[in-house]
Amino acid sequence: MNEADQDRQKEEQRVVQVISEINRQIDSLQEHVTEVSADIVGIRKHFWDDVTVNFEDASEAAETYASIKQQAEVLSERERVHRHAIHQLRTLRRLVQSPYFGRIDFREETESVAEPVYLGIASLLDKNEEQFLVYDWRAPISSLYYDYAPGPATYETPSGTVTGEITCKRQYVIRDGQLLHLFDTGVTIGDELLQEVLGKQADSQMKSIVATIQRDQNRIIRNDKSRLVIVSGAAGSGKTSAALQRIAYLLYRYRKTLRAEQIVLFSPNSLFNSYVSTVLPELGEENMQQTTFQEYAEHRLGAIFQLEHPLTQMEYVLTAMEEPGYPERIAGIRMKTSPRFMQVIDDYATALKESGILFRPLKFRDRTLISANRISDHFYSLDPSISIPNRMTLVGRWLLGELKKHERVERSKPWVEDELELLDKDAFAAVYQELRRKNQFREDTFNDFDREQELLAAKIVKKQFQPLRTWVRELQFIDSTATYRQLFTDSPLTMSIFGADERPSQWSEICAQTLARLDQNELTYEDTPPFLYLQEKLEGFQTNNIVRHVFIDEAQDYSPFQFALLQRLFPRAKMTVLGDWNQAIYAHAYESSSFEAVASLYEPEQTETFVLTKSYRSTEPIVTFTRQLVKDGDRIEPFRRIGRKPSVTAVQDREALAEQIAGRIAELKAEGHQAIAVITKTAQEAQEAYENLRDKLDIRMIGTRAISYETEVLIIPSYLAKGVEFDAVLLYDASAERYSRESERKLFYTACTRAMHELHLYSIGNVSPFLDSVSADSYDFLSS
Ligand SMILES: Nc1ncnc2c1ncn2[C@@H]1O[C@H](COP(=O)(O)OP(=O)(O)OP(=O)(O)O)[C@@H](O)[C@H]1O
Repeated sequence: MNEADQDRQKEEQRVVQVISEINRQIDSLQEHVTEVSADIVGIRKHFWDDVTVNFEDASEAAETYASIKQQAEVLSERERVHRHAIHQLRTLRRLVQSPYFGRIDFREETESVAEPVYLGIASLLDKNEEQFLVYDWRAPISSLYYDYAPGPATYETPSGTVTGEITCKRQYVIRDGQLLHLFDTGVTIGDELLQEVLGKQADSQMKSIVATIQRDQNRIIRNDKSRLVIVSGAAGSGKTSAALQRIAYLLYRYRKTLRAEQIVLFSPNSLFNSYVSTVLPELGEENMQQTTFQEYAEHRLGAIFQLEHPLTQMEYVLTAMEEPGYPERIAGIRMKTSPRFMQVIDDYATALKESGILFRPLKFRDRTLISANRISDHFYSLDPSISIPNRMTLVGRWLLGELKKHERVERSKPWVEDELELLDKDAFAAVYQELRRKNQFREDTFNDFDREQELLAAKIVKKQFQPLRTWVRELQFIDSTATYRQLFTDSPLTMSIFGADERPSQWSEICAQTLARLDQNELTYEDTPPFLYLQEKLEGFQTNNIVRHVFIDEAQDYSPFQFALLQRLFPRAKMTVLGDWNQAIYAHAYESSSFEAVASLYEPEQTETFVLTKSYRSTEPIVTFTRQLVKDGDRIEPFRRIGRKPSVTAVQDREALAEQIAGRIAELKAEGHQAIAVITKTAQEAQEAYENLRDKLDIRMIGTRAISYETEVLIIPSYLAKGVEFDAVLLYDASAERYSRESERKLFYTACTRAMHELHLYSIGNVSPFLDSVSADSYDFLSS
């Protein structure tokens, strides 16, 4: 047997040994779980047996309370042990399938021999709990595996830097307890393994990448110094993957203090939420909170406005070119998402310190108790050096005081008497009891009656005033809508803020459109962040101090307002912002190509920026094709994975298109591809494609309300496919008619970069001019 065979045999034996140890631990833990479960059932069943219940006097009652508390503590401790054991059991069951995926032999500077370090998704100790059979991939020593080739290497521990040498670096593929492959590797974590992983079929759920994390990604994952981590990376470069493994890393690194619910991931849409939701559980961690900006906005403003969904705005932008008012709305979107407009709102808020905030009157039974003017006068009589929100709190207190006065006056109003007459006996009896308790009865019956009436009147008025007090406490007296609205009326105040020459040329039409929507209680997607921002400036920023990490994926589509709002909402959190400017599909929004807006919210020394240039998702021919579609695309490096060249097929009409697509899909399925997406530009086109293809294929349409999808043949609008991937992508109609404006280029690019193994473009008539920049040898041109 040669050395390599001997080596493999040893490794195979080790796999068997480790698995047998895991099985032993599973059995023993299982036994423990059974015992603890029995304890818990027993305690619950006999809870009251061991408790002496006696409330005869205070000391007996205290004893009873203490004994109940003790019993409850025993129960909760057992329950905690049970939960922990179940968690461990789950981890062991995952490990038994594939106990480890990597190994490094590391010799510390001060030692003479190298120690093997095996890496897996969780740590495993030997029988005597002395030696690590497997190290968690997130342990400090494990970073060596991701960062170094064999040779000198160092890693950081909480107590300092450890220096030494890696003498061997190896990767394993162990499935169902069987060692399938092992490779010795160099710097990057084995191309072989990566080839294998990336060569697989797409799934409707994202997978963890811990076995093949690349060095650049590892830096992002393990960064724990910066307040703000910015990741700018090409399509398919592993931004989302890095974000999710980073969350798993943080949960491990700060396991004593950080819980999953203290981490929030902002994602582009619900479909994406479901796509990434399995990664952390696969790694044995609980999922972070997932949300979208829209959900947050709904939570804040949903009761006041009908909020436009971002995808509705997107569909409008892409389809309504012929509608009246379209160019003005686009100009409005551009303006309202720009840093300049944020400056306008900041200046407006400064001016509002002196004058201009609009208030709502405090009304009761259709009568104005305190007019909006009086509230305004009171507000503006307060010291202007006090911030607006603090002055609002003072106004609130003043209003509550005023309300009290009105309440007293109100008690003698005729309506109260009417209400008194309607009261039932029980109410009288209750008040009688209360007066007795308070010892307010004297011998004189006549006065007793008066007092009873007074008390009842007070109660009636108090009850009726309760909603007013809530109204005041909720700061509803501030009319944020009217104050925002005022920005779009040519009031002298807003004229002075909004330098006339700086307004877009379509200003008056933008104003008219904005006012019309606001008057219908509708808030467009472009108005939502500035409105929220202004509202917060008036009422004070709402903060969440529990969340410690905020992740924003697809951050290129966030406006400066959104970043500012999120930063203020989570003042104690670190931010990780990930995006790709080539995929800025809200292309009509203010265009930027850097994360300046978010970076400006933090000090430069608190910020670290990472750039990922290698694209892992698609085969080399696909990346070679797609990168030519965008500016600076030559910076995107393909990962060497072979595959078929993309194809472009020009057809005469819709019938021919359906024929071609159906034929291709049948072929792709026969080749074993499962996740196949026909990507359309818009939801409208998706509907049209569905009508065209449904008779020829078993196909499902994914609409804007979809929350999950299966690996099947789908029709999906480009903007919904953002962040997800498919084995094969067929671009439904890549014609010049569909894609020719510069603003559509990024959408086109985003759609094409969803493909892992196969990319096929179809066009009714002339193909999009975007292909002019792509060299003819990067794709096969077919015409039917
Ligand atoms: N180190 C890695 N090992 C294995 N697979 C990887 C690695 N990095 C990325 N991938 C794979 O590449 C694909 C793209 O990754 P991901 O979706 O995280 O990229 P992204 O940068 O967020 O892409 P996009 O911006 O296009 O949505 C996924 O299938 C992911 O599993």
